[in-house]
Amino acid sequence: MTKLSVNVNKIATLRNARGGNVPDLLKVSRDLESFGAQGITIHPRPDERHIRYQDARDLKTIVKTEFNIEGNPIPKFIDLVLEVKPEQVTLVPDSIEAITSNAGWNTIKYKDFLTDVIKTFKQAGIRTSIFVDPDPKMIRGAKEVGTDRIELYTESYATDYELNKEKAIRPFIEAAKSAKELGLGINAGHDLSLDNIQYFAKNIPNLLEVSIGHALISEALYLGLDNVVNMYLHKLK
Ligand SMILES: CC(=O)[C@@H](O)[C@H](O)COP(=O)(O)O
Ligand SMILES: NCC(=O)COP(=O)(O)O
Repeated sequence: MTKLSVNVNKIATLRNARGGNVPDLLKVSRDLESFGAQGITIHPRPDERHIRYQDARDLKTIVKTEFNIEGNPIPKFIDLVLEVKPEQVTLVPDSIEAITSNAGWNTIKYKDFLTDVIKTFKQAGIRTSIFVDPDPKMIRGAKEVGTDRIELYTESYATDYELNKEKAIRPFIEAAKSAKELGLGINAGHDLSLDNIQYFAKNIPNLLEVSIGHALISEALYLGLDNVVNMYLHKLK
């Protein structure tokens, strides 16, 4: 079964809007796990506009499932991850001004850089994943840099799903086949939702984990966090 890791960035966004501790990120994360979430994901950005670096340290003390930290491996991110030692680190090539993640790695251009960073994390006992587009060339490049897993960047799937789901999933099926042949584990994320998750998981049989934040928290406004987590778990069965 594919694991559901809930991305709690949006809880931190809401908390930061008033400067206090409402909603309480640690309580929400604990509750998400008690509702059935199998992981907690955060993506601290350099401007700390939602998750703060201190949140990563605090979450490490309470997350009982799998803790996944995503981000661009700038020096202060690398230091944070090595200090916190989550179960998994996901490397994402975001630029500072980007509103959200908007591209996968060019694993060929950044081969030497990624190889070094991945080696550092693996030596510290942290599983590595890198965010990539569903492009076989980039996936072969991912194998070369030594990562344990890839995270397929699913924005194009989510957008195209509305128009033609068979066409939307096609590159991801090919990408998953390449990754499997190369022995890479497969995660996926970005803009996955209650509408599009089941079709994705059914067509990518070796999908190990999805990380979902924006849609899940938005859906929870209407349905409640407990219901929403369990609806995802049902669709991922
Ligand atoms: C890596 C990825 O796909 C992102 O979805 C990310 O983790 C979300 O980040 P924001 O919450 O900052 O948009
Ligand atoms: N890795 C993707 C993630 O953590 C959440 O992305 P989104 O659901 O907020 O788009």
